[in-house]
Amino acid sequence: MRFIPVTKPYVLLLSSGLILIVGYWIFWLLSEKISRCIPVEDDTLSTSPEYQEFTFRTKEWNMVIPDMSSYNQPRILVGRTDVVSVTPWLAPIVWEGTFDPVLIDNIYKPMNLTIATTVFAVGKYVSFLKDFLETAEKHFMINFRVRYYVFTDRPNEVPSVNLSGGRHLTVISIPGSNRWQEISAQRMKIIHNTIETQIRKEADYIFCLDVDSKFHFRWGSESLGRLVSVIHPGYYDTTRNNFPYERRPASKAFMSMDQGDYYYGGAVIGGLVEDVYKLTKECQKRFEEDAKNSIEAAWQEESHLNRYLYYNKPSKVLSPEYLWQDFKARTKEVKVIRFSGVIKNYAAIRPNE
Ligand SMILES: CC(=O)N[C@H]1[C@@H](OP(=O)(O)OP(=O)(O)OC[C@H]2O[C@@H](n3ccc(=O)[nH]c3=O)[C@H](O)[C@@H]2O)O[C@H](CO)[C@H](O)[C@@H]1O
Ligand SMILES: [Mn+2]
Repeated sequence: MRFIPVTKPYVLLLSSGLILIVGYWIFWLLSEKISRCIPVEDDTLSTSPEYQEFTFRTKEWNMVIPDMSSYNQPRILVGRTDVVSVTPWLAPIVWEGTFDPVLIDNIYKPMNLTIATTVFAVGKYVSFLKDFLETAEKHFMINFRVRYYVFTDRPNEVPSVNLSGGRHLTVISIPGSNRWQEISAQRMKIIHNTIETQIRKEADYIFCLDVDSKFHFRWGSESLGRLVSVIHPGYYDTTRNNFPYERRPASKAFMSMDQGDYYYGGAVIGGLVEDVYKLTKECQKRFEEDAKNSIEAAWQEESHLNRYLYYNKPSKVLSPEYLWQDFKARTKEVKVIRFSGVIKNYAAIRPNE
């Protein structure tokens, strides 16, 4: 019985040591299980476009601190009240007076971005290139790196336009066609292929624009966003049942009378290169499915674009300031016209009309 007082502390020490080891082992097992769950959530998050844009921005922001020295105080109760400047899914609708151009440039400038701009000039449409490029040099993404991609069947007729520093132009030969509908529609496929082979490596954002147009006023970094579309100037005051969507259920661009947010113009598609890649891929796929069934949507790729944007909401919407038409008188809500389609003689310019 004498040894009991000696062995008791020894047993106590041993058992508490054992409890500690078992406890640590259980803790280790649990934390392993928890940490194994995290990458699954991470994966889902990192593939979401919003997350990509966010990390893309913050990564760039960390590199250079933007200049915030002086700009007007943002107001809560003072601003434009004559137009709606946010969609019901909380994407900005960009109108003059809703953004500070100096501030927004100061935010985007340090990111050192390159903006790709695709433009098609097939057949006689090559004659629009000079004005398009010359006015872009005055108003489009000034002080940003811009890479124009001109697609044409007449490379020798591409005008030589003086480009400012940091701006670059590539001419890409494509075949002509004797149907304007086909020329317009095939843009989706060609843009998609060129993003894959080239643009993806050369630019951050992309705008795909109609060539029969001119810039008249600033079109800058306020237009940048993950997925950007423009409200068509002919339909911004119209109810959705009057939008010229494709209405035949047999078409893959079908929209019923009670569907639709806005009517978007096919003359402007923009966003992060990868988001426009997805858009062009999907629209092209659905356009081809229609072709197999001998259907061409009412407004070709524009109809498919409108359907796509109904199911994949744009993260930024440009007001009709960014797509006007020269034959249309300016309305009071349009304070500036930034980009406008020129008046054209359809019979003289299109191969079939
Ligand atoms: C202002 C606007 O939203 N315009 C759209 C509208 O008509 P538009 O009358 O604006 O179509 P359009 O004749 O300008 O054709 C669209 C574009 O295709 C190219 N092109 C066309 C014909 C040709 O012979 N050569 C050539 O290069 C050119 O870049 C032109 O800007 O509906 C079209 C439907 O297909 C497109 O969605 C246009 O973007
Ligand atoms: Mn056009």
